[in-house]
This record gives sequence, C-alpha cells and structure tokens, in this order.
Amino acid sequence: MSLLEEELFPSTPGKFKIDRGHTMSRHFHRCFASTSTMFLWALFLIALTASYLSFQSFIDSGSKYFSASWGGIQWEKQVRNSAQIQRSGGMSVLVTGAAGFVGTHVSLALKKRGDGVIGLDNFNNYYDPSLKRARKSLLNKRGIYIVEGDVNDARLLTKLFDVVAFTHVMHLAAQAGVRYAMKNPHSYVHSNIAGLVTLLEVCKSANPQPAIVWASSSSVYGLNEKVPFSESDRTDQPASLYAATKKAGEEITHTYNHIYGLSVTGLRFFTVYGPWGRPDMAYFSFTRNILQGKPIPIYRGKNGVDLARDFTFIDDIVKGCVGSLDTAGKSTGSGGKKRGPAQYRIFNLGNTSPVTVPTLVSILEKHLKMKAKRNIVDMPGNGDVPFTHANISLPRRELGYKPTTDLQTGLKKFVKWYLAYYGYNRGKVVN
Ligand SMILES: O=C(O)[C@H]1O[C@H](OP(=O)(O)OP(=O)(O)OC[C@H]2O[C@@H](n3ccc(=O)[nH]c3=O)[C@H](O)[C@@H]2O)[C@H](O)[C@@H](O)[C@H]1O
Repeated sequence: MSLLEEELFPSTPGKFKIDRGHTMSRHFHRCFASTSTMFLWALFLIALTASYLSFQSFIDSGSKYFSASWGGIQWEKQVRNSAQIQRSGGMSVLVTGAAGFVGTHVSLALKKRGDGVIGLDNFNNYYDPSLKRARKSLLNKRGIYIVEGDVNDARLLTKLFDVVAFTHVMHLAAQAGVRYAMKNPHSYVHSNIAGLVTLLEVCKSANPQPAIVWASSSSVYGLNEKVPFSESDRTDQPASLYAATKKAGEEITHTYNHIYGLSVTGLRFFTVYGPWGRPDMAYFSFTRNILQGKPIPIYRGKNGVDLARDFTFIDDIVKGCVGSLDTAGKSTGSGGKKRGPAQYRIFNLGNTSPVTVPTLVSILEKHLKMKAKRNIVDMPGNGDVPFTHANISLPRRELGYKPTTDLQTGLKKFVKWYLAYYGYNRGKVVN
C-alpha cells in the first residue's frame, strides 16, 4: 500500500495519524466516517440484492424442475400402495419416464402380473403433454401412481427410496429424438447425463441397492457399417448428440457398476413403434400428415439409397424389458460401498428385419386406405444414420427375447389405436 493510500485508508484505527492539526483531523475523521458508512450501506444493499436474486433463481429452477407436489402422509400412502407387491417372488419397481411411450407399456405389464410399480415423470413439453396425461390416466386406472418430478431432483428420489425399498429401477426417462438434439443440445445433457448421474447417486446410496435396467439406444452404433449390429461392435462414432449422450450413459453406468456394485443392464432399443407412441417419430407424424392430406418428407441417403430401420414393436420391447428385470442379478453394494463384483450387461432389443422408409409409408397407406403425398428429399446432415439392423442372439440366449411382430402387423395395431385415440372413428373430418 502506498503512503497516500495508507493515510486515506488506514488498515487499523490506531494507525490514523493525528499530528496534523485538530480541525483537519476532525474534518478528515467526519469525512472518513461518512465514507465508511456509505461504503457499509452499499455493501449491505449489494448483499441484499444478491441474496434476493439467488433466492429468485432458486425459486425459478425449483419450479422448473422440482415442483414440490410431493410429500406428506397421504402422498406416502399412495406411493406405498402402488409399490405393493401382489405376487410371491415379485418385485417393486421405480419406473422413470413412466408417462412416456415405453414407460407406460412396461408399467402396465409389470402391474398386470402383480409387481409393485411407482412411476416418475416430469411431463415436459418435448411433445404434446396431453398424450402423456392420457397415458397417466390409463396407468392410474390400473392402480399405478405417477409421481410428478424430475430425475435431477435428488431430494425426491431419496424420499422415494425412504418410503419404498425398490428392488429394481427401470430407467426410461430421457430426452429422446435424434434430430432435436441440434435444436436443444442442453436438454440431452440435462436428462441423459445429469439426470442419470443423479439417479445413480441415489441408487448407489440406497440400502438395499436396486438392480438397474435402463434405455440406451441403437443410435450408439452411429457410423458403424458392420451389419447386423452386435453388442461388441464399435460404438465410438456417434452421429448425433443424442447418440453421444446414450453412449456416455453406458460408460457412466459402467463406472457405478465398477465402483459401487450396482447391477446394470443397458438396452439398445431399435426404433420402437406402436399404440400410444411418440408423436415426434416418423411413423406417427407420417400417419398424421397422410390423414390431413399434407406432404411427408421422406429422407433419402447418399446415391439415392433408401434409409432403413429395424423397426421394433412395443410389445416385443416390453418383453425384452421385463425379461431383463427378471434376469437382473442383485446389486452387491450397501451403504455406498461395493461388496463384490456385480452384473453389467448390454443387449440389443431390435426386430432383426430392417424395412426401408418408403416401404413403411406404403404399409401406412394400406392401413389408412389413403395415398401419401411423398416428398423425397436428401437426408439432412442432422444426426441421422442410413440404416440400423440388430443382431439379437445375445438377448435371445440370455433373456429368451424373441420378437414376434412384423411391421405390417404392428402398424395395423398402431393405426387402429391412432384412429380411435384422435377420434377418426367417430367421424372426425379429415382435411
Ligand atoms: O433406435 C433408436 O435408438 C432411435 O429410434 C428413433 O430414431 P429414428 O430411428 O431416427 O426414428 P424416426 O425419427 O422415427 O425416423 C425413422 C426413419 O424415418 C426417417 N425420417 C424421419 C423423419 C422425416 O420427416 N422423414 C424421414 O424420412 C429417418 O431418417 C429414419 O430413417 C427414436 O426417435 C430415437 O429416440 C431413438 O430411440
């Protein structure tokens, strides 16, 4: 500190020099006193503003992700009832993303056979939330309670584990969609990475630890050209951020398996379709457009090659999910400590018979009895891969997984549901 500074701003009151004349000293003292008072007031105001702003942001993020619509005796009772196991040897399962497409079907299947089920869903608006609400009503009617909350809410997850000693977690909550990742990259990180870690942190500390079965994706094969895709094929060339976050999920779950002894099964779903499906997917939006007489964009690959997908019917996927839960080994840790090696598995859940996108459209035309307005466009560079094709020998051997529904049959069921759900059977005008 320079001499001048030292004089103006003494570090201790005792250092203040009083040998320059009384008046001068008094004036200086007053001046200093008022400056320091102002300084203190300014500090006080800054602190007040800062705490107000941080409180506001806490409220904002809280209301966005962690609306406290849970807790209380009545709530705990509903949670316990829904998680009640109704068959001998049954399981109590926390299903995340339960109001989603796969989550709804898996929850229904588990409840039907007498397992205890609690659903968790944040009802975000990635696609029409009214469809999620309708799925929720369906689940409620079958005695499945859905907690409204986010997988990033550690307090809620911990509370759920306090109320129920879940034997299994079926983790299906995720930000889905391959192409949307270019529009909203952070939502993939929020759900598929941060949310996954929050869930695993809670699971690792739970006593007993649950076994975890979760949704990975066929998209992890990315630019892999070896067909059909086997679980041991390379998955280090993702073509989209969605795929990258799912691949990251496989690595993250491996870490928790390795360090904490969590039993983990990752399922690579191949383009799942069926009744109560996702409106953002091609088969769903094509159906809507065909019925409304609107053109449908059909992407075409390099050199005019048709794109193809190993479309897999929802009932087959449900069998794969339930088979995975049934064969999952117990987690080996307790109190956050691993006691021995735990199971870590990855399975393809596909149909093993890829169909091109134009053929998918032809099947829809047949079931809808309407012609599509086909608009063939070059595949935009937005994360799509040209084809997918699952090798399912591993899940067949380990889970008894055997898909039985071809695309013709599955789309017939989907169209029937679509027409009923959107009221076309009740004379809805098609325009
Ligand atoms: O297996 C997965 O892991 C993923 O499956 C699904 O992704 P995709 O296989 O890309 O399904 P989907 O969007 O129905 O497009 C199907 C085909 O239609 C083509 N397609 C699509 C849209 C369009 O307007 N035109 C078009 O030709 C398109 O190019 C593609 O060839 C899930 O959405 C995803 O969340 C993830 O689970």
